Amino acid sequence: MEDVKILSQALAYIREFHGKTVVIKYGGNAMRDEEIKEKVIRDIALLKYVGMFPVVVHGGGPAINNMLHKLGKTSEFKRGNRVTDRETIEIVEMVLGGKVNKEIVSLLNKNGTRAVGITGKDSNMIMAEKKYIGSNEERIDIGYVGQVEGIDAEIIENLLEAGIIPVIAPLGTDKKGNTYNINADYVAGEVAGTLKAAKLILITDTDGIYEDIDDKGTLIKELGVEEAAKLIEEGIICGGMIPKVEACISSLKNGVEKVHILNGEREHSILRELFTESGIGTMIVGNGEVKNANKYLYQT
Ligand SMILES: Nc1ncnc2c1ncn2[C@@H]1O[C@H](COP(=O)(O)OP(=O)(O)O)[C@@H](O)[C@H]1O
Ligand SMILES: CC(=O)N[C@@H](CCC(=O)OP(=O)(O)O)C(=O)O
Repeated sequence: MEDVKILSQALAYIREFHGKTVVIKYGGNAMRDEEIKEKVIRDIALLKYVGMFPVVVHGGGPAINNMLHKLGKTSEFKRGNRVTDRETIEIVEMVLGGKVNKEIVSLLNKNGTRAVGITGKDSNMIMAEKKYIGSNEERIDIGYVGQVEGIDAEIIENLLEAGIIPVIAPLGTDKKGNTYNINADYVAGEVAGTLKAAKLILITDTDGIYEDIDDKGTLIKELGVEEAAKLIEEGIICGGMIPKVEACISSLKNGVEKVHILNGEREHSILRELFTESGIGTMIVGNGEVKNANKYLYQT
């Protein structure tokens, strides 16, 4: 009986989301285990089977680190962005646009969907400009790191119309043809905002936003954009979570309905979030829409 209850719950959500676009940012931290990767991809394929339009934007920070390590190089991060010199941008492009992108494409295709891998450079999809950290007077140069200037969504829309899942590597270009490394969270946020996606889902290796990252006791279930920005200012949200939350905020401002931060290591986290009443992870919504801001201790 329990199974039937869950199924009937799911059917109501499937109807609600039928024909809707959902952007899934698949982060490198939740890609390190092959079994987990297979499961995450299978769930994304299932979204396609039930009539949604998934768009995948992937990261691959750990895979870049591995390749840098093999080549005897290291890199540091500033405010969640990899400082990217000339040699590093070549490695980033090779790893993200090649290995990581094609692995995801193969897995999706193996699971019965048709996926096509592209980078933001293809068809000038992601136009970028050089990003600096800090204010004008004290700005820090972090090399070939870009910030999104604009997204031309035509290629994505063409692929979606053809029944194909676009798999996007977070690289951008400018009018001169330079290549920029862009944190995948920002790319996902911009793509979701441009497509006016019903949902943006960020898959990572943590259950959502914790009140205290060192203690990992209490997870924030739901919060609004202003509160989220305040948590960054207060340092409660730090490191790799900063680009995620900034991307969530900008996508909501651009018309995305809801964003979710989920742990890819939890079994069927995407399906549980989309198709069950309980939901998991942290949801960020536009101001005035917070309904259930209860914090909770994560239940396994
Ligand atoms: N308040 C917070 N709650 C949860 N995670 C946080 C928080 N502040 C910082 N983090 C860090 O953000 C990390 C996720 O970002 P990141 O490592 O860039 O992942 P990904 O590769 O999935 O993009 C978490 O593993 C955690 O260490
Ligand atoms: C500028 C910048 O930091 N770019 C990222 C791009 C990959 C990424 O975002 O990967 P995750 O989602 O796995 O963190 C990087 O070089 O690591």
